[in-house]
Amino acid sequence: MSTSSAPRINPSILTADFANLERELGRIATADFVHVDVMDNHFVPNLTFGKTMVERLNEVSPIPLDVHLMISDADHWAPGYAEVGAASVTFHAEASTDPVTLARRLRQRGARAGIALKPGTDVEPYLELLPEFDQILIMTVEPGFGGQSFMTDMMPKLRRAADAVAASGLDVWLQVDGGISLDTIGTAAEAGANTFVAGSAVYNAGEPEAQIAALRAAAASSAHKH
Ligand SMILES: O=C(CO)[C@@H](O)[C@H](O)COP(=O)(O)O
Ligand SMILES: [Fe+2]
Repeated sequence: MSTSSAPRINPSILTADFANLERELGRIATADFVHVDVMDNHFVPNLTFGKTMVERLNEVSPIPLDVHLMISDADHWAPGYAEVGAASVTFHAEASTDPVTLARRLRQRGARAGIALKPGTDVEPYLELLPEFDQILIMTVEPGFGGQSFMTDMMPKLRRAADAVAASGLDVWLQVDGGISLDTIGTAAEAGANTFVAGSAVYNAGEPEAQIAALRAAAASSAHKH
């Protein structure tokens, strides 16, 4: 398998110790990106970090930031996260009135542009927009909280997106987020995901870096079956 197609593991700091985030980032230094869940208590019923926090996390993180915005009015707020240095900014389709213009504004600011879909949102309307995006995030839980159960019924949607990406020849990453563990990562990899967010599976493990390596190996062995 080539390096470019190696599965990416992005631990979510939602399950980390919020009082010791710099230390918690140091525990996942072998991961590909750190996944930062921004929640506004409006788009989802939970509140986490804002832009100032993301800027500071970026300064101390050994790996790049993969920001997942679970906020309303993404058109207004998302570009600011690219401006403070997030390597990747993913906004929710349900929170944007003009996803293409927003994705272009993110890219202009030097970030990878991602679009996220809640479990109830159809992927079909977004497949013709693939050239505008660097990543599609198929949520495998309802956004808002860590530690929920993986929704296997999202796999047909993931497969549909994977087929469209393959047909396009574009290098659009397919990310899954929610309930990813050693028990579920193979199912998602087989359905075509190549970028995996794991919060509780990594941070509740005794040795996060060993868990990252095990998740990466499990995804790689199942990806061959796709
Ligand atoms: O975006 C979210 C939740 O809305 C996630 O990024 C969670 O943080 C994933 O946590 P686990 O399901 O892996 O515990
Ligand atoms: Fe997330």
